[in-house]
Amino acid sequence: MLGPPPITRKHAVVLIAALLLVRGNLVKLAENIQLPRLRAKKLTPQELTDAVQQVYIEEDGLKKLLVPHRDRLSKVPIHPIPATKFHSDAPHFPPIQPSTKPNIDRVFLAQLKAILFRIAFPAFRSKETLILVSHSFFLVLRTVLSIMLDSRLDGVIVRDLVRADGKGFLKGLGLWFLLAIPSTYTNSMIRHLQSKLSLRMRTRVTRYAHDLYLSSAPHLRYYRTGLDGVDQYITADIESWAEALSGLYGNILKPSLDLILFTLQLSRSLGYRGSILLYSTYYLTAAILRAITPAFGRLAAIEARLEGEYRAGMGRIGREGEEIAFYDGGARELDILSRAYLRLISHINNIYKLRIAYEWTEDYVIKYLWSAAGYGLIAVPLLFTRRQRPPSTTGKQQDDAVAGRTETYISNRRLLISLADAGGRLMYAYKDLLELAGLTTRIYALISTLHNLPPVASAEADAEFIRLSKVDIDIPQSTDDSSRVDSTPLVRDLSFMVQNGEHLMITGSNGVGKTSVARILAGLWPPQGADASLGRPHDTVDRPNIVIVPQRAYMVTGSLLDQIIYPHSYPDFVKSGKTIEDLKQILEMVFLAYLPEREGGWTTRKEWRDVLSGGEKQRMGLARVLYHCPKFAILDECTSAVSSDVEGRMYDNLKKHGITLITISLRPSLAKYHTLLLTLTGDGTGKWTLSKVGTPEGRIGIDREIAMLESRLDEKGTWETRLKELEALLSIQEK
Ligand SMILES: Nc1ncnc2c1ncn2[C@@H]1O[C@H](COP(=O)(O)OP(=O)(O)OP(=O)(O)O)[C@@H](O)[C@H]1O
Repeated sequence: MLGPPPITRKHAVVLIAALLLVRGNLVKLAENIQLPRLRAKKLTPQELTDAVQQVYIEEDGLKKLLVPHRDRLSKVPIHPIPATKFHSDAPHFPPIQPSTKPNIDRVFLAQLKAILFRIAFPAFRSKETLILVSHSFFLVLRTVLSIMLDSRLDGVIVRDLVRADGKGFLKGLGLWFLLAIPSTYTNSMIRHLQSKLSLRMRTRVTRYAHDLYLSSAPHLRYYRTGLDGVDQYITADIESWAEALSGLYGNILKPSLDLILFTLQLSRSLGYRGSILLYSTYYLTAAILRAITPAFGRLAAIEARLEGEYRAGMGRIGREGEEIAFYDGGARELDILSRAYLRLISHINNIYKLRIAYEWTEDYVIKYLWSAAGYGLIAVPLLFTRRQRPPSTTGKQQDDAVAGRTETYISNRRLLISLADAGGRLMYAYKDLLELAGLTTRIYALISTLHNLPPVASAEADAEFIRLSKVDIDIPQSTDDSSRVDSTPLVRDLSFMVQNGEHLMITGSNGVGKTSVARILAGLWPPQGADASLGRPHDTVDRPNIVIVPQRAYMVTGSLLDQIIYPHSYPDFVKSGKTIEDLKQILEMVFLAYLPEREGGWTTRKEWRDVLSGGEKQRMGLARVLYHCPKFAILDECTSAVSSDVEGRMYDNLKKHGITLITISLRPSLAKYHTLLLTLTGDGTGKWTLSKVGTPEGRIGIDREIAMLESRLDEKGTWETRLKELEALLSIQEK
């Protein structure tokens, strides 16, 4: 009776191959069906420009970034990491010991565990896990296929050839081609999933680092980390780490699997003696290679640091190009940059040199030691079976025995080659693991430094005024800064109060600590002193309490409109209810009304730092104050490049808007716009005086300016004499 044909292994293989092939097409088909529905509609150029300006929208209670791509727009939802997550993660990132050297040890495992399970794989049920599982599946499949294809089938084909079995040979060849299809597909899937895993881990860690680094007050980690070259850590090191880790998973899992499966296969035909020899070879090789492996982890960490130094040097030149050009400092900068680059490449060269010796030994051991052992091992079954051959055998039986031995030889030889290859890759993986240890230490150092920065003690938002009481102002010391000695604070026991409508001017010579007062008020530096206390008014819905305009004008990436509303974004601007008309009025008040026309509109995007003049940038700073209209504005030398008549009118405008001013300046002529004058003595004792402008004490500053002007007038006679001398000189030369 004819039943359904039994499902053989061959059928199963054909089925797998067919499924794998069709799978790719199914995915494409699904994409094609879904895409027209999911795809965003095409936008006009104007709509795209608006989207760039808009940056993000708030939809379904989520912030969605608008990302233009070609002529369409995709909305990427942003899920900010909640503060509670950072709070619960912090204990997993204790500070790194300065003496820690990257190596494969407990410290490395603890660091890797913290980064992996707190950040890169935060949940068991995540997309990353799915990718990892698929990746592992393909890695196992690859090994299984290579056992079938490379060793078994290879042996069978050669056996049939030796036997002159044409039918068997052709069958074997057909199966070979068939198996090659899933085998090659598996290879490309392994590479694809590895890159995908790397990208996802990079994104997770990068987002985490971004959110932590750019934390707002009271943490302000971006301002306070003190870590050199944070850009290198976040941009390059995280990427290298993710690539190294995802590559390593395949590089360890696959050869390990190969090694186990091939060894099992081989030991089946080798017997116990062969197996012992095989394992002894492994042990010996591992011992030799461990002994000669250089400290690749430490070398990788140093390389990343030097890379960062070179990158920082390059960035500085880009940022401060104009200043360098004024000094014609190209040659000097070239020296600095070349030095950084040379240090980097000489380090990389050293690594290459170390690698020669290492790879030489590795190759020798894996290729030749293993091959020699391999010949010995193959000889075991051959010689053993030969010796056991029964004395009387027919010609046909002899042929079969030769064919059988050839098959065993080919299979074992193949297995040994694959074993050597797997062993070689495992050894490479060991080197990669050391490099990963170096990169892990860097990423861990970044995250743990950010986590371990205590928040700055914030001022009590308790009052309608700004209040400082018994505050010592001193440069904050980092815990590991052993070079600094205890010194007198810049300002000692500072106490003052500025009520709404009073205006304070802070003066004193350079470096005396004027800006540091603003730093304390902004929460950048902690107030020091046993009884120190600080109070500031609270923000209200329509008005922030304090806006500070720093000494160096800062221009944000974006449009002209973005410059005025900074740190607001466009959606904040829309929400505030203000209009372009309001912005025009603000620009008029700071005498910049001509800017939108000159620069080609409100949405023009330029490198504003270079486009605007020094004075224009300072006026833009004041435009920001008028836009936000805070209760208090701290102006740090931010009108030094503005002519004094314009400066006066801008001060009047600020006051008209009900903004209480705290001005930091060296120019006594500004005192007339204020009611209080705080003078920091600057004699090294930390003393200060507070007086009302117009009172005898308050006049001291003005008197000082008058005295300075009078002394210049006294020199008038000397200048006139010199002028006459020069004119006389000229007339002699003309004759
Ligand atoms: N981050 C810092 N690390 C170390 N020292 C600092 C830091 N910031 C400021 N200082 C030092 O603190 C002192 C006071 O600086 P501050 O900027 O307050 O001076 P200033 O009175 O505003 O000076 P200027 O009139 O020149 O602007 C200076 O000696 C400066 O070198």
